[in-house]
Amino acid sequence: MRGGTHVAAVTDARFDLAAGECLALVGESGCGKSVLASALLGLLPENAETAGAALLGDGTDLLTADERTLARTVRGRRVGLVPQSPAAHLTPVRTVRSQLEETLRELAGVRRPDLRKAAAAAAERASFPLGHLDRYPHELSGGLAQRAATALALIGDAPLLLADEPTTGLDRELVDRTVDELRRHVGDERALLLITHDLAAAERIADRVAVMYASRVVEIAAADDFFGDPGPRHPYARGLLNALPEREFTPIPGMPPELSALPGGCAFAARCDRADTACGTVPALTGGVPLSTGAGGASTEAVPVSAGAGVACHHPVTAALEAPRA
Ligand SMILES: Nc1ncnc2c1ncn2[C@@H]1O[C@H](COP(=O)(O)OP(=O)(O)OP(=O)(O)O)[C@@H](O)[C@H]1O
Ligand code: NI
Repeated sequence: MRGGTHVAAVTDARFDLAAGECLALVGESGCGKSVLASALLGLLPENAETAGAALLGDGTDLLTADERTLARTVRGRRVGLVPQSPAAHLTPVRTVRSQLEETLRELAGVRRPDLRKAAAAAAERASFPLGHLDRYPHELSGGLAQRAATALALIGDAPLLLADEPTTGLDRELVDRTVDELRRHVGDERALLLITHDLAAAERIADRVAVMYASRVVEIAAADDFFGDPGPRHPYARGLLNALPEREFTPIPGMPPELSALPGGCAFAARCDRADTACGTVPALTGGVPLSTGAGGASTEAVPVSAGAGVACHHPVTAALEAPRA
């Protein structure tokens, strides 16, 4: 797209997300996570091309809905966005209270006499301290700005909450608190898609993990399997985990490819010690178990998809072959 080049930023992403579930989408910088999130919000730039479908529970396709539908019925109401940089997302010249009230008017139809009370309730839902409601965004700490942004995201009671790197720049303790709070809002009626490069945050709150590499989802797994035993099956996902200081602290050799110049075949092959000639073709995501169709979530394909778990690799790691990690 940029400068006339064509970038395939997201390819073959297939997943379901059911109400009550938290799916963490992880992967290195530039692998396409935010482009996927923008697609789900209908916020891709105008020259972007999409194929496939991203279906909400009622059949609304986020990829083909027109801007009017997206603005009136989707953003905020069906998909709530917890932004990457709350400070930048909040309006700098207005207090938190006034921003909450405006959103309550717009999304929840709250009338003027009830606004003050409703704004306080909205703030409390995201643990935003009422004593700070009359502050401007620049007067808030990073953590409080995040809570203000979360309070705004929750107002529409959207069945899908989408959080793109909600913990960037926060210290560990604040990361934990922030994701715990997000998790608190997942329930019978709501699902959470947490986009992050922070594996510890994913481990903390996710039910399932989807790993993206060079524009493709290369593995989807139950979080317990992924972070525990048997561990990830894709060599890249395994490498990501093993690079963590609290694990082996061994980085994956080499660099991810530029998305504008992807190699043919498996994009990870050049960095992979399991690669052979079979890896000259792109491996499909296989090994999935059928998932029931989610009520409030989003799926990125129109066809029935079995992507509850799976791996896109010609030589996935199998628990029987490898010694389990300590
Ligand atoms: N509007 C655009 N025009 C051209 N290329 C783009 C555009 N938006 C994103 N890209 C490219 O798409 C790729 C994926 O970007 P994306 O922002 O989705 O990565 P990400 O996984 O969210 O990374 P990060 O962890 O840094 O947020 C990048 O190579 C980026 O340069
Ligand atoms: Ni991003």
